[in-house]
Amino acid sequence: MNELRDVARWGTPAAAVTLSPDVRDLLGAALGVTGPRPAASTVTLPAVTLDETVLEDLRTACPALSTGDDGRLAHAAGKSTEDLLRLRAGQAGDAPDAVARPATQQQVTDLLAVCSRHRVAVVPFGGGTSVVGGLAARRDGFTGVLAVDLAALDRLVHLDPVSRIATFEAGIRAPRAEELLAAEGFTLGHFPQSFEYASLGGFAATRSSGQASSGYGRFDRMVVGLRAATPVGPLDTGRAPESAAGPDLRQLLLGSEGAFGVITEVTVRVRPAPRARDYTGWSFPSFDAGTHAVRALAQDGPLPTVLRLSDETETAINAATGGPQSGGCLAVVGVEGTAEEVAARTAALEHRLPALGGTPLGAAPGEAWREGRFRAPYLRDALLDAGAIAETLETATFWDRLPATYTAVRDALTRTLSGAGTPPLVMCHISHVYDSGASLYFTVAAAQTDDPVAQWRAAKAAAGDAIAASGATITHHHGVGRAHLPWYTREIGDVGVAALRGVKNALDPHGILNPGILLP
Ligand SMILES: Cc1cc2nc3c(=O)[nH]c(=O)nc-3n(C[C@H](O)[C@H](O)[C@H](O)COP(=O)(O)OP(=O)(O)OC[C@H]3O[C@@H](n4cnc5c(N)ncnc54)[C@H](O)[C@@H]3O)c2cc1C
Repeated sequence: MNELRDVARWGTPAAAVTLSPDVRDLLGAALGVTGPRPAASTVTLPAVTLDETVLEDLRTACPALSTGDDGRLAHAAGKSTEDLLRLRAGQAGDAPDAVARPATQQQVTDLLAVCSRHRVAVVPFGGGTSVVGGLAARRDGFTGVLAVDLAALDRLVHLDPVSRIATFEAGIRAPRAEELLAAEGFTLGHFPQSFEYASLGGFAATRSSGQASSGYGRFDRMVVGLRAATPVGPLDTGRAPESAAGPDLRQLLLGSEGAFGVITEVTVRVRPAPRARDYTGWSFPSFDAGTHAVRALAQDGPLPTVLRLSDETETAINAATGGPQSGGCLAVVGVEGTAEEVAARTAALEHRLPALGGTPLGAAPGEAWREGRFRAPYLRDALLDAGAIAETLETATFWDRLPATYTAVRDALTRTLSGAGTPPLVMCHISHVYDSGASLYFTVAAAQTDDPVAQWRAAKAAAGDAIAASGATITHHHGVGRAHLPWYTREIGDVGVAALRGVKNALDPHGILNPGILLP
């Protein structure tokens, strides 16, 4: 029996937030939330299925091996709302049988050899922040499941200030990587909302995109080289920034979600740490008008480092819970760099944005967003505690389809959750923009039914269908995991699945790596 307190939430209990009276009132008035639902306080883990011979072989490969309940529970799930709800209900059926914490890349290789020999499924575990069921490997056909937690592979291997590239071991958490780079005057500039816990290997394995993607790019564009351990040997990719030497094999590992190999090293390009910043808020009369403006910046510039546009509902909820009072739609525009760069780009934005329909709101909304930018997952815990469902989903599409996708997903979520007797609040923002399109990031809140997991699954499936029908991608940055698999396989088609299957068979002939994730 295990304490659930720590695993079924984000961060440590000490960092938990309490809901303000404004938010509590809103939950009751807008969503009909009536109060907390009972949560289990303990969970019983499934029995370990690996026998002593296998465990002994695993221990020889990697002495830091544990079958203890606490370790297994801590690796039983990621951090999607569904994961948290199931853990809160005392369900940890996906817990691995054992957890290995390799201290060297050789130990990872040795573990894969043992697992291939004994048919043990392997789940590479970075920061454990997956929101798509990426850590819940299929068990059937395997003697058991081993989580390979890469946290001890956390060194900065090499920093090349001339080329501005840095090689890290893949298990390093993002804050530690930034700390090591800051000491040398550099930054990676990758700040997803999961920044506090996620690892660089996880970012690469899921093609993550951070909040400052307009300025620094998405993570897969930062990667210049990757090293992975596969069951058939090491795969080293990236010996120059760009190359015409055949297809780019880095792309086989980026987004591979642990199904093709365990990424053990990541080489990324780094930038000089910004010395100045300017974050401001802007108001647009409508989401349409704001979308037109952010498209204009993405296509013709000037592009800030951070660019986010909330729709009317997100803006209103933000205002109702203490955010800036701006009718219409709030945009956050952040610029970072040297003092001269910031001054020049800010001046250019101040010139362009009013011409695009924007009204300046000053620094307060921009700074408030910056200070609170990692707070949402703590708030989600408090909402779950209070009896609400709160979850996010995302997609991306071309500019011309964006309005239709936006409407279709909102409608699907609203229809499904209202049909379950729990009319939701559906909010959306644009926070990753490109020349040709952008992502849409939806946040959904509703009262929990008696079966909140089934309730959310139905809503998420309806949203997935709407995304697919509108021609958008099932995920812009969360990845595929188990949760998006049916839509992903339809998105890439039979030939795409066969191509990935061919890669899988070549790199992982026994199929031990993350079975059921990325590929059916
Ligand atoms: C509150 C919250 C906010 C989030 N915000 C963002 C966001 O802003 N942007 C964004 O992109 N994502 C976001 N995510 C999703 C998640 O944080 C990212 O997918 C992240 O990249 C996962 O990193 P991780 O180290 O936690 O990986 P894990 O969750 O440990 O693993 C994710 C997947 O990658 C595999 N994997 C992990 N490490 C390796 C490795 N070294 N080699 C091979 N496979 C590996 C795992 O097996 C799993 O399938 C958010 C998640 C949460 C919970």
